[in-house]
Amino acid sequence: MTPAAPHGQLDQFFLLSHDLFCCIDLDGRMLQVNPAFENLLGYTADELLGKKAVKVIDKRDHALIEAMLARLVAGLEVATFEVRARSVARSLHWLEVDPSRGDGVVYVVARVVTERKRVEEQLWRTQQLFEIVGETALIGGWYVDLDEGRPIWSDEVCRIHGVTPGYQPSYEDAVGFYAPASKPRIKACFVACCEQGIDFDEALEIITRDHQTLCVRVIGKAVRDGDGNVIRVQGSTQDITASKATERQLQLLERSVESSTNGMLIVEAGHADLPIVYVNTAFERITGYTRQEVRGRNCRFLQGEDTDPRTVKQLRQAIVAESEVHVVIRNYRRGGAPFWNDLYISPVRDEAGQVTHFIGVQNDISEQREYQAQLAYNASHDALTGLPNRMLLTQRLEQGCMLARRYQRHLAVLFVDLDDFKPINDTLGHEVGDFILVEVAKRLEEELRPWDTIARFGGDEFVVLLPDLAHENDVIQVVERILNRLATPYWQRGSELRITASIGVAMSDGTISDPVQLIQQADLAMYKAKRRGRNTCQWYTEDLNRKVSERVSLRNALQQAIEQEQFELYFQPQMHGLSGRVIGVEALIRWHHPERGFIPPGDFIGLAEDTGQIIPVSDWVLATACRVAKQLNALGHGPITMAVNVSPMHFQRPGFLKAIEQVLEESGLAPHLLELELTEGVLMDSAEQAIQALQGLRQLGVHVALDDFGTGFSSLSYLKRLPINRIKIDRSFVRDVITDRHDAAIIDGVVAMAGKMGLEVLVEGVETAEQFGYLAQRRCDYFQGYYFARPMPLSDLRAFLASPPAIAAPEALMPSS
Ligand SMILES: Nc1nc2c(ncn2[C@@H]2O[C@@H]3COP(=O)(O)O[C@H]4[C@@H](O)[C@H](n5cnc6c(=O)[nH]c(N)nc65)O[C@@H]4COP(=O)(O)O[C@H]3[C@H]2O)c(=O)[nH]1
Repeated sequence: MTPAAPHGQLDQFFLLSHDLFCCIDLDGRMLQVNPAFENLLGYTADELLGKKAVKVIDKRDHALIEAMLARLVAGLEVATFEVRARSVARSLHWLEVDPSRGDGVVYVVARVVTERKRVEEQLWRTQQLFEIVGETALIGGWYVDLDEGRPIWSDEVCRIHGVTPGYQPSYEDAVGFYAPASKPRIKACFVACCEQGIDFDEALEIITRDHQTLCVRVIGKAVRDGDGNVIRVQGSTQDITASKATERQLQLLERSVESSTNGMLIVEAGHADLPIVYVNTAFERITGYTRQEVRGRNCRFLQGEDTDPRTVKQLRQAIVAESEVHVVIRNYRRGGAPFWNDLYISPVRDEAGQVTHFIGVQNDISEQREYQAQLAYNASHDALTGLPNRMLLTQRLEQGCMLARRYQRHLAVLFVDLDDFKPINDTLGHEVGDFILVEVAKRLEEELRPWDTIARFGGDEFVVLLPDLAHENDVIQVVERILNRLATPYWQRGSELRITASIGVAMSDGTISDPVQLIQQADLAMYKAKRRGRNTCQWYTEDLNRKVSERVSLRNALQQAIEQEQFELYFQPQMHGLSGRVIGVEALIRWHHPERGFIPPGDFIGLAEDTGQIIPVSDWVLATACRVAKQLNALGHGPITMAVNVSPMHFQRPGFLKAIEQVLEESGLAPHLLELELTEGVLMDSAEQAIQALQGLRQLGVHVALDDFGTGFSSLSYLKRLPINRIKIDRSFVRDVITDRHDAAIIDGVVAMAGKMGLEVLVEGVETAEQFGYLAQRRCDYFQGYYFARPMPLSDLRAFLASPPAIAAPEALMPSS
């Protein structure tokens, strides 16, 4: 060190001071430095003197030095300032510089403040960090020294309360920020902390200076002195408004999920086994498993033997594809009971789009399914017998045909119709009728194979499908079995009932284009079986088909006949035996077909009944017959009754009585001159209704004759109740009356009975004088038949009435025995 001219004590100070001294010229060159300067910066004075002072100053602070010099040169004051100096070893020292202007020089006193700077910087950094934490976590710190009793708030606490940083409230001010509901709580907590040292951690509400309600978490801790006395309460206040809202929302979500009627489950996607991490209460209720039991397990424990593997596969595929899926799957409850689970599964993705979970929403739709199944069952089954109905039959028939075709087998269709079911139903009641139908269904089921189909086709009609027959003949045994089984007695409430069936059979190898035709064919065959005497079966043949097509063309022709009035009425006289007088005529319809010629009524009346065409035909017959009767009665041959055949359909039609009344009115015929001929069958079919209608006719004054008597099975007690005027004994009893004593006995019986009941008897079909003589002797009064006259057109009838042929007296005709 090269000291300048010594100045006594001042020099000593210069030499010994810990502060750095330096004298620089106005250009900034160092002129003098003290030993402290040299020591700190590691330079010798020689190395420094004459050099610019900035040599020892960090580059960042060169400007400060320049500015200082400029100000001093300009004669201005320079306040103390800090610069960074660099030692020869490049270490950094903070210097507090206090420059002053001398004569042509600048004196610089510098104090090393590196340590202070470090502490300051650290404090600053700590403060910064504290600020960052406060601002980002919205947490502020506070304390209350108990001897002072005044809270000290950090800036963040101020910000939370909506006051400017630096605000220092009194205890009352601080408590005053709390919402009314929270105030008692914070006071109690604070007092407990002060007095008993009980720490607290509370979520409370404050109202900020700008009137916002915030939710804050206030944590307070007691600080004790060496004696254990609480001297301070300190803690933090955190604005948790947002997180509280989120928490509330989460709670709401959780409560919603928990109170949902749908079962919910969440599985973790990260694990290969997709373990369940959450299930809600509804899941527990539906499945019967508790959440503890299912947590960590894969959902497959809900599956069972009836679970459709295709549905499981569909679920797996959706999970692999991380896509949504909706299935209805057969699941099992804890106790093993199955249920239908309507299940939606959706992937849950995180912010990065990664699937972290799958959420399942499920619903037990078993009841709905059962209801649907019941509906489907009801739609395809007969309610009374539980058998498939027509709709299901058609489907099975189509399937059967397809299988027969594919495997070259035979399919048989049996049309089973119960014989005389209707009278049983009508006379014994529907309860008995229903019992028989149910019993028949049961017996059919017992006689057939499980894969055969038995359907209820209509009232008392059943259709049986026998698919998969190797030979056509196999069906014969089945039909015989069915006929026998159905014919065995039925016992209902101790009474024996008997019923038989007629069966029509149609066969196919499945190649038929419209399978339903098989039912029609079997139906036709069944009708033939009925005609052949019932309790039998009949096979459908092409010949039968031909007859059916004839019927179809006949029906069309009949329609034309109605429209073109191709009908004519013939009249057959009815005679009084003793006097030989014509007492009436029977109107009999004739059809003159333009191409086919004469078609007898027996060939078309039945068909017209079946098709409903009988109604217009009957109307025409009635109107024509009444008109003719009116004319005949005007001829002066005495009263002549007009007998008209009434078809069952016509008779049973609502408005029948009205129609008769009207036709009488239009023709002007006296009602007692009209005689309606009804067969036993008509009256038996719906007895009570028939009796009512007959009473109506009687009130009108119209006569009624019971036609074809003896061919049906009228019970005498029933006959007694019928308001009729005459019985017509069927011609079948007349044919052999002379030779067959049974027929004679029947006629005797009928005549006697009719006499007792006050009924007239007319014998039909008298063809010979012998028959007439015999019957006349048996007290039959009235006759009709070829012996007297054949049915004839109106013109011939007029001539007949004008000069009726003489009839020999009955005694003279008697065979000489
Ligand atoms: N073998 C034989 N037959 C005799 C004798 N006397 C009369 N006949 C025939 O016996 C049938 C009597 O009519 P029915 O029993 O009411 O039987 C009638 C009746 O049930 C029905 N019918 C005829 N005309 C009508 C009608 O206008 N309306 C309705 N609903 N049915 C009718 O057609 C059936 C047949 O009529 P038809 O062929 O005209 O046959 C008539 C008649 O020609 C005889 O001595 N010997």
